[in-house]
Amino acid sequence: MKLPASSRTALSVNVNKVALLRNTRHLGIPSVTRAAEICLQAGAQGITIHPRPDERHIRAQDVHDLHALLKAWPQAEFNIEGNPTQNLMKFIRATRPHQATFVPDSEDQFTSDHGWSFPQDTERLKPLVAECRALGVRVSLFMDPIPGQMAAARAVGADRVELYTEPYAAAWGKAEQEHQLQAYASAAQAALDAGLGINAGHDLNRDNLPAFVARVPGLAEVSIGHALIADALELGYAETVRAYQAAIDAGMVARCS
Ligand SMILES: CC(=O)[C@@H](O)[C@H](O)COP(=O)(O)O
Ligand SMILES: NCC(=O)COP(=O)(O)O
Repeated sequence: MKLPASSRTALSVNVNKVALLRNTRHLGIPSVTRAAEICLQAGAQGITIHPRPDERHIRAQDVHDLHALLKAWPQAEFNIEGNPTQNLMKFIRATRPHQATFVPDSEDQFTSDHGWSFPQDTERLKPLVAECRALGVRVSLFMDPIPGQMAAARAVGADRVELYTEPYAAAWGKAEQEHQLQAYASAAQAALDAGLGINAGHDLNRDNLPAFVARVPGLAEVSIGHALIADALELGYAETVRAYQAAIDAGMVARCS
């Protein structure tokens, strides 16, 4: 059963790992913009990137090339992730994406593995959130699924939170899965009650996606990269995007049943 786009959790494809492979030679392939274009043509609702300060994968030029590409896709969203106290804000000011996702990563972090903490992070985030919103850029804060943190996330001015989903992904298929789903559902409800929208991401894949979409209320967007690009090495970008959209739809149907 295919659901109307308006009611469906949006899929934003993170193309970090296409850039990672590209960077291993000086040949410009695989193309990051071509990957994004095929994913959009296949029905993805957005593109996400995380231009880390060391440019291990997404480079500054990729940010501008994807910004240019997305001008031809007015229905699609551009989501740029990063630490606003490091290099993120220059990209936000230059491209004014639909969404900025603030992630509290250190410069040498292996990958993202935790969210913001309040009240410790309140004062330094407030002006940065305000600047993004003044530029017309929605702000999403990368957060652990802690209900008690959601009101404070709203208080710094965020529009949404992105729930860090690695703990759920690690528990999927195990006895701990149900406990994790309950934790994420509670955190999402607390965020909704605080007036926040709900995004989610990290280690989501087409196997663990349906149960998460079915159980987490108000899920507006999932941003998925590592597993999706790994699947695309086998299936191709277009078939993979369709498979992930089908996984989202399966979760939405389960939620409604
Ligand atoms: C914020 C998050 O969970 C991921 O989007 C993150 O950007 C992954 O970064 P790497 O692709 O560098 O592991
Ligand atoms: N915000 C999560 C994201 O963009 C991709 O995370 P992952 O699927 O690469 O773990």
